[in-house]
Amino acid sequence: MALLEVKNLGISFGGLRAVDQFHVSIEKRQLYGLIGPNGAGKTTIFNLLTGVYKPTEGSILLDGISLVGKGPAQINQVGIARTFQNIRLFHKMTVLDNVKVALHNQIKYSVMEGVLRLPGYFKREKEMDKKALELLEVFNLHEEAGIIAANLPYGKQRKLEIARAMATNPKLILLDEPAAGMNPNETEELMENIRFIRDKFEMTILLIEHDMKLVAGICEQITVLNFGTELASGTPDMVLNDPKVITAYLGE
Ligand SMILES: Nc1ncnc2c1ncn2[C@@H]1O[C@H](COP(=O)(O)OP(=O)(O)OP(=O)(O)O)[C@@H](O)[C@H]1O
Repeated sequence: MALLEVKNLGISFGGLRAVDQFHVSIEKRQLYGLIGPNGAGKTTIFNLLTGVYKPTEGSILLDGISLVGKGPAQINQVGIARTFQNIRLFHKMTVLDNVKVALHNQIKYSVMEGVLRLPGYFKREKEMDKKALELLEVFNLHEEAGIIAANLPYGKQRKLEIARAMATNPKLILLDEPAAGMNPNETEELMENIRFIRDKFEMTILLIEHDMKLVAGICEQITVLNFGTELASGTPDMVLNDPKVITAYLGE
């Protein structure tokens, strides 16, 4: 069984059919790309998968669990984490604390332990520091752990957002244009990071991306969306050479 199984997904906003009869099946450890022209419905699909929007119809199963009707926090608990097109960090907090906030959802201690600062509290805080630093190291951000997030260069803020999403211990991670605004070197490094988290954490990744080099370079499967429906689906080679896809992108 696929990790994510989406069938016949649809949503309308007033008269606009933003997503229609969308299907996708993503296997565990797969790196999957969702591409398409502006306004094709890509972010709307992320919003449907994460419970921001409720679909008008269709089903979403993660590891056999139905997500339709669940809210974003519940869906995060079931195992989906995401990043956003516009970076959403806690800008005034340190890099380390941004990751620790997400880890807090995983590690529990009682109110009394926290308020009274009992030994269990310090032990778990230390464990969290260690885990957060390990995650930051994956993205080569560990040396900036004490810096205020807003002071990081843009490319690093994007990476921090991924590290924070990873800290919620998801089964599936959704990346919305992770390379947006990055220079070619940063994009290259990001590709390595994405491959690394897939391999090291056996992560399943669905990403929206406009950078074709990144998509073709790391995705094993791609779905192209146009006007809310699937235009093509398959390996990068198949899809990017498909005349329908070329026409949709070049508008011929
Ligand atoms: N909350 C909403 N209310 C009304 N219309 C919406 C809403 N969210 C999205 N849409 C519309 O749905 C369509 C798909 O938008 P979406 O943001 O999903 O596209 P996209 O493929 O992510 O585009 P981009 O590449 O520009 O980010 C657009 O026409 C958009 O205006």
